[in-house]
Amino acid sequence: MIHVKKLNHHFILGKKGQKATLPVLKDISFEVDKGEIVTVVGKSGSGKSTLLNLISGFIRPTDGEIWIDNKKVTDFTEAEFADYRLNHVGVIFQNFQLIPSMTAFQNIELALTLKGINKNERNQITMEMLKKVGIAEFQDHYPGELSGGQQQRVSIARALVLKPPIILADEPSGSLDSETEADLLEFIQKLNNEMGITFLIITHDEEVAKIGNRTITINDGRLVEGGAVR
Ligand SMILES: Nc1ncnc2c1ncn2[C@@H]1O[C@H](COP(=O)(O)OP(=O)(O)OP(=O)(O)O)[C@@H](O)[C@H]1O
Repeated sequence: MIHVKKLNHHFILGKKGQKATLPVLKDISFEVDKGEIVTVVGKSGSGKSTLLNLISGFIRPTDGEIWIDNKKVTDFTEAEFADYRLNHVGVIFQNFQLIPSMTAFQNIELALTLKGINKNERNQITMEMLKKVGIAEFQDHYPGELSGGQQQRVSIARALVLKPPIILADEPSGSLDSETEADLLEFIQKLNNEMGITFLIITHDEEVAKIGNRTITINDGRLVEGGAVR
């Protein structure tokens, strides 16, 4: 389902005339099968978020290929990326990336609107998601009026609202208390069991890592463990 082949990425730092290259990912190859929950661990700065940003198409790799369902994501046009992000992957960001001028309800509803779903159905699905992540009472709050944990729940609901076949998540439980985290993990397992949704989850948290079928370890930009498919 996800196939990463010999992925390399470096960032260019500094201004013109005094540029430096920062190699971040080095020769990363791995596969994730349909229906797997794979967790990605590694020290801070090892390149985990960069890997997720590459798979979700927010940045393009310096070198290497990413394939999803036999489609070469690394060759996508911007229009193909837009379709890919709406219909194929849901992304949960470390820093939430909510739209500040939209309420919690509107942030979650947006993907449904883009998909052309009618108002009644949008209301029903959005309310269901708000309840599922336990923030229905905050539906009219703007992101700036929500705590970190509440914003995280909005971002989780937004990623899940179209029930995409793949969810990419960067520290999805980072701002949650242990009770909400347990609910989230149960919900992820339910989506995985009942709908076969595939998850690639970056985490520092042992409880989250436990729900994975497999853990990939990245150390200083290199995949050091867990790359092989079971
Ligand atoms: N847009 C960017 N421009 C330049 N350097 C970047 C950029 N994004 C990330 N980096 C650098 O790439 C390296 C890897 O960062 P990344 O965020 O992928 O690590 P991480 O493993 O996700 O860390 P953490 O666990 O702290 O979130 C770091 O040295 C970081 O400073």
